[in-house]
Amino acid sequence: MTTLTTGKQYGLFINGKWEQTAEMMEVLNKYNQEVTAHISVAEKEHVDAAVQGAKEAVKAPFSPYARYEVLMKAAQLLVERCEEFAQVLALEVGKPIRESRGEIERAAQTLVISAEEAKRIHGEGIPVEAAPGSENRMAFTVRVPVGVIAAITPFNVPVNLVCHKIGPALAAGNSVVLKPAEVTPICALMLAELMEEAGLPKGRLQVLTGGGAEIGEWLLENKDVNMFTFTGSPRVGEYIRSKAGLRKVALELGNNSATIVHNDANLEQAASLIAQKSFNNAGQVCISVQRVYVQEDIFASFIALLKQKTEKLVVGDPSDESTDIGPMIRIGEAERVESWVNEAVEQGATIALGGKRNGALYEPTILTHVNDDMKVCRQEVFGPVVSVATYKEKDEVIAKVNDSDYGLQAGLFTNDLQFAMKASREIEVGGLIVNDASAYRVDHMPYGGVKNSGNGKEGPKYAIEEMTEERIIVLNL
Ligand SMILES: NC(=O)C1=CN([C@@H]2O[C@H](COP(=O)(O)OP(=O)(O)OC[C@H]3O[C@@H](n4cnc5c(N)ncnc54)[C@H](O)[C@@H]3O)[C@@H](O)[C@H]2O)C=CC1
Ligand SMILES: O=C(O)[C@H](O)CS(=O)(=O)O
Repeated sequence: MTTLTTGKQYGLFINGKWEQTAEMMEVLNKYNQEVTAHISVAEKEHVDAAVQGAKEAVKAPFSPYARYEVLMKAAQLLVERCEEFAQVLALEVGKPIRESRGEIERAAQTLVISAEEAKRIHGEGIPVEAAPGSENRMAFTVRVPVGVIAAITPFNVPVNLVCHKIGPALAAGNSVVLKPAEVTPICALMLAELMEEAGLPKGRLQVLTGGGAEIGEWLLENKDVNMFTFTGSPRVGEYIRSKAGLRKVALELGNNSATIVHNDANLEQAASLIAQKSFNNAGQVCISVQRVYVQEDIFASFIALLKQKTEKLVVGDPSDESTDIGPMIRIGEAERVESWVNEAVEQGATIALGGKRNGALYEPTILTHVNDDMKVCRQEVFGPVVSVATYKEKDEVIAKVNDSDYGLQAGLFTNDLQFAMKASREIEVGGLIVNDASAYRVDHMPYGGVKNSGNGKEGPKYAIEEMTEERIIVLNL
């Protein structure tokens, strides 16, 4: 098994072989900005070879039980190598080491759930004999793999979000051509090694690294790709949908997640969970709490608690056990966040806490006196900034939450069952989390958004539905 050591050069993983290219791309340590490894840059010929190999591989028998065994073995290997993977995540993402270990543990679970689902894929009996003239017929459906799936993944959760694509795709009997984010590709390459060791048949998983736009274009041009599953920015997601034609496309895109704190809520619990879930992975989580709406009579006490809890978060070196918040993915991203906060302040917002940048590190920041049209509220911050505003009435706050181009998940703290049920019906999201913040996810639940947050659901059972076709078999007896 490869470990990330400074200077290591990684190849592409095509048809079970590692292939280094002439052109290489640097991967940075996100905390000190030093070059830590190099990855190969795929050309069109590599993309076509990977797709061709994936197409051939999908024709070879690979029974549901064999898929189950490979995925279970891969999960076991991942658990055994948790520390090794976590150290790489801390380096290539800048994710604090304790959080990195959490991601690996969740990724292993995603593989286990996918393995289990491999044994449960089923169709249903269809009573065609109920139609006049079909009395002598019987029918049932089966779910068949779509074939070759191109999986394109983002930088922020580069092990678990890759497992959310390759786990269900392989469980359903497909082949996958994976294109991980160019800034965090090492863990995906390590996963390919691990899959190989777990016994995955050659060609079932191909990994291409290099420029997203180029590889994306070549994958889109290749008609042997049957489906695209993409997690990333709305801009790229929309582009893929516009170019994919009639092929299947599943999109997990951005969000500017809202969480409501009603005046009957447990404020201590709400402040603790919001402090934690606004700043995990430096806010680079697409269900990260970005907009908090607090009922006006509890605003002062809520802000005091939120500040108190957020002040305790340690910003610094992600490999340090005590660190809660590491660097953002690029210095330029931290500069963007800084400029959005400064602009909000010019427009009347107050910095209740934080607001300072040191290179790629941006302090956890709480803004008050915001309005819904500031960038920090209207757009996706994808950084460690939370904006807190007030409301009076339930209908008013539901309208504020819904006044967004996005709709992935939202949170609601309340002990009022009527309000919880009203919000469940009226808030336009893929998931409403009651008595927790928006950023709650376990890996077997359906996960995916509405509006500009995308379409299709992840969670292995639901992703398998996306990654298979329903075929009806009719028997004329
Ligand atoms: N809904 C969800 O589950 C999640 C959504 N996201 C969203 O992802 C974004 C941040 O991630 P990034 O990696 O910066 O997103 P991104 O959209 O820049 O990149 C995502 C992937 O797309 C590739 N790519 C770039 N241009 C492409 C093109 N023209 N064709 C095909 N592929 C292309 C990149 O190389 C990368 O692998 C945020 O908007 C965030 O909300 C992130 C994580 C989870
Ligand atoms: O959307 C994301 O950024 C992740 O899916 C959230 S999680 O899976 O890491 O909880």
